[in-house]
Amino acid sequence: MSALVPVITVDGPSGAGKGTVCARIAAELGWHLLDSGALYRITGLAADRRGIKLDDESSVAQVAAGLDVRFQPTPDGVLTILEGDDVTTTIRTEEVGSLASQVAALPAVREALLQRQRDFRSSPGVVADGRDMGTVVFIDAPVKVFLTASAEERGRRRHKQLTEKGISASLPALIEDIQARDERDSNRAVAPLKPAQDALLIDSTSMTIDEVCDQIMTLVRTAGLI
Ligand SMILES: Nc1ncnc2c1ncn2[C@@H]1O[C@H](COP(=O)(O)OP(=O)(O)OP(=O)(O)O)[C@@H](O)[C@H]1O
Ligand SMILES: Nc1ccn([C@@H]2O[C@H](COP(=O)(O)O)[C@@H](O)[C@H]2O)c(=O)n1
Repeated sequence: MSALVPVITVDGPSGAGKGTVCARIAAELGWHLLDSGALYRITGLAADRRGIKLDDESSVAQVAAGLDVRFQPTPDGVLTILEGDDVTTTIRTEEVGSLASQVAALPAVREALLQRQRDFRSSPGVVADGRDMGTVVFIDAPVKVFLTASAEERGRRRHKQLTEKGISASLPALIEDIQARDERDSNRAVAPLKPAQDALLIDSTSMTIDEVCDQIMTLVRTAGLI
């Protein structure tokens, strides 16, 4: 039955704008939102807090399978509660992003998180943000997008985002970090970052957020989902 529920998948590298665009489209459609990266971030953080080595695949997979996490909606946004602790801000740091990308390369961890992600597919629809939404998790999604941008532009966006939060960061270091994450995400053996064959490629380097959302909404209308 859940296979009949429509899904819009948006995959792509870090900083391409997936999270921003998916949140806007989900709000506009009144659909559910799956931030799959958050699950990998939470797994990396939980394993690290327990002192588990990130190359200990079966132990990290056990953490992923048993995650005690809640997403608590509030008027100011959704809080992420891990084992009773509010980790909303912590999981967004570059450090946790790096932990996430390490645990995401472990096949048993991906397997442990697969059903949890598919469970987000419920009526009236879901907008799914990640790296393998269109290639693995929701292979039958009627609308698939691969959103990208140059590493330099993504670095600049991340730099602006951090500066606005009062966090100082070096732009060259951020770009280097993004390139390292791209490399790891694209070259891992399981569910590497790549466009699904039936995905529309959008390069947002010179596009505004509104332009990207408009293009995806046109696709959604053309597919007859609304
Ligand atoms: N087209 C755009 N033009 C300018 N800034 C953008 C654009 N798209 C996104 N941004 C900004 O870039 C930053 C990163 O965007 P976002 O977090 O949505 O990327 P992401 O692809 O979800 O990254 P990650 O996978 O690391 O979570 C945000 O500050 C966002 O406002
Ligand atoms: N479907 C996904 C989503 C994320 N990852 C990995 O998690 C890291 C963090 O993701 P963000 O989108 O929150 O930045 C990312 O670098 C990937 O390594 C994944 O593998 N699959």
